[in-house]
Amino acid sequence: MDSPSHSSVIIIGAGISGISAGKVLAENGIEDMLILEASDRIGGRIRKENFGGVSVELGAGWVAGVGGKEPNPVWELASQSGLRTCFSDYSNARYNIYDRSGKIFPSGVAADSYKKAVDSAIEKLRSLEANLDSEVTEQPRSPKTPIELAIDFILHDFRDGREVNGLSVKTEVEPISTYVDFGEREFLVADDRGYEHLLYKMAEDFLFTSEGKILDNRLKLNKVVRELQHSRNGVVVKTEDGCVYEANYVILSASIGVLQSDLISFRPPLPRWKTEAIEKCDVMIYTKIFLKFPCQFWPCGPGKEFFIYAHERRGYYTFWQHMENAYPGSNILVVTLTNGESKRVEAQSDEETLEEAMGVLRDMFGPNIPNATDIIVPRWWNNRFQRGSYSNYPIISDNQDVHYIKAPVGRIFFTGEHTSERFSGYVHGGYLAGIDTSKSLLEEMRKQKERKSESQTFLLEPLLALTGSLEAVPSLHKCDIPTQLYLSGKVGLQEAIL
Ligand SMILES: Cc1cc2nc3c(=O)[nH]c(=O)nc-3n(C[C@H](O)[C@H](O)[C@H](O)COP(=O)(O)OP(=O)(O)OC[C@H]3O[C@@H](n4cnc5c(N)ncnc54)[C@H](O)[C@@H]3O)c2cc1C
Repeated sequence: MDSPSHSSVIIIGAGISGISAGKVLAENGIEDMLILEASDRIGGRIRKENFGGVSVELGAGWVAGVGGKEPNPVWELASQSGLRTCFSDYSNARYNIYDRSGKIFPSGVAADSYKKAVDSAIEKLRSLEANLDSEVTEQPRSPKTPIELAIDFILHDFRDGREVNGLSVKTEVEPISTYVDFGEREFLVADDRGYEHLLYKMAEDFLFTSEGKILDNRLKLNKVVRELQHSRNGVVVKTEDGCVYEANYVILSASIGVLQSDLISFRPPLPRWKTEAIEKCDVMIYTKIFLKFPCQFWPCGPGKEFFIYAHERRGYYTFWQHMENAYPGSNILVVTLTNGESKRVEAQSDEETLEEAMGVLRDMFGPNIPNATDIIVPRWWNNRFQRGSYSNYPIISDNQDVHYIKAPVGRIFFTGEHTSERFSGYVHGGYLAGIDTSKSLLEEMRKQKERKSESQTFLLEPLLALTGSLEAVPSLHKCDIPTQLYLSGKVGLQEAIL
C-alpha cells in the first residue's frame, strides 16, 4: 500500500485531457504533480486493440476537424509524430444504401432523401436558434421509411447532427468566422501504434524514463479515485484500494458519464449549480463493432468505403465501413451502433451480436457469404470508468451548462472533452480543455502566492476550504475563488469562516 503523499497537483485520469493538463504543469515547473488513473493504461477513450493482425481503434478513430483556416493541434501532433492516417470521406455513403433484399437504392432516390433530411435539419436548427430562450414545440412527424430512418441515423446519431456531407450544419446557421475554424476534413488513424501513440509522445518527457518505464512518482495506474474531500489547505484524495493522497489542488478529468455516476463522492457535496449542469448534459454511446472475415465479399474501390443498411428499426446495424483503405487485405468490417442499440448489444453475448450482424450482412450480400471468424464488441456504457462515449450538448446552446460543468469548486478544477465549449466530444476538445484548465490553475496558484505574500491568508485559507459547500454561482470568466465567494453575496465572510 502507498504511504500518504503530498503533491502540488493531483490529476485524476490519464486520457488526452489529463495528459495535456499534466504536460502544461510540468512545463511550468510543477515538479510534484501526480496523475492517478483508474485503469491499467493511459489513453482513456483513445484505445487500440490488436485484432485480426492489425490495430483497430475501439474509441476515437478519426482525427476530425482538419483543413480549415487554423491548424488543429491534434493534427499537428499526428503529423509531427508521423502517425499514419488515411483520408476518410463518408459523404458517399448515401449512394450505397442497401434495402433488406440487398438492392441498392437508386442514386436519385438516395440523393433526394438526403437533401430533404439536410434541409429539415438546417430548418430545425434555425428555428431552435430563433427560439433559444423559449420552448420549442416539436411538430408531430410522420412515420419514416427505412431509407429516411437510415439517413436520419447518419445525420443525428452518427455525427450528432454536427456535420452533413462535409458541411457543418452548424456553419449553415452560424458564420464560420465567429469561431475557430479547424476545418471539416477527417482522417482515419491507420497505424499499428494506434491513436494512443500521440499520448505516449506527449507524455514521454514527463511521465516516462528514457527507457520507457513509468515514473512512479508522476503516474499511478489502477488507482480508482472514490472520494475527494476538501481539507483546510487542499484536497484529500482516497482511492478504492485504501490509499490516501493529498494535494493543494486537484484536476478532475473523469468523463461526464462518470460525473453523473456515483463513482466519486465529494465532501462537502458539489454545489447544486454544478450537479444540475452535470445532470443536464446528454451522454452519447457510440459503439464500433469489428468483424474479421476469411475473405472480402463487399464492394471495394472509390466511393465504396462506407455503406448503409436500411431497416425499419432505426439504428439497427445501419452504418458500415470496410477497413481496406486503412489496412488492405485485412478483411475487417466495422459497424457503428449508438445509444439504445449500443446498450442492447452491450447486454447480450458477443455470439448473439455476431449472429445479428451476420443476418444483416446476408440481407445485403446474400446467403453465401462466409461467417466472421472474430468479433470485438466494446462496452463503453458498462465501463464504470467511462459510462458512455462522449458528451452530447445540444447543437445550439448558450454554453452556460458547459461553463458550469467546467467551473472549479474550491480547489477542484474540472477538465475533459465535456468542458470544451467548441469541441466537446472530440479528441482535440479534450486536448485543448486540458491545456485550458492547467492554465487557469496556474493562474490561481499565482494569485494564491500573491495573496499569501500580502498576508491575507488568515482570512482566505478557511474560505477556500469551505468553497465546495457553498451554493455560490461561479464567475464564468475567472477562477478567482475567494473573490467569487465574497462577491456572490450568498455568504458573509464571517459566516464562511465560522
Ligand atoms: C467509440 C468512440 C469513438 C470516438 N470517435 C472519435 C473520433 O473519431 N474523433 C474524435 O476526435 N473523438 C472521438 N471520440 C471522442 C474522444 O475519444 C474523446 O473526446 C476523448 O478521448 C476524451 O478524452 P478525455 O481526456 O476527456 O477523457 P478520457 O479519455 O475518458 O480520460 C479520462 C480518464 O479518467 C479515468 N478515470 C475515470 N474515473 C476515474 C477515477 N474515479 N479515478 C481515476 N481515474 C478515472 C478514465 O479511466 C480515463 O482514462 C470517440 C469516443 C468514443 C468512445
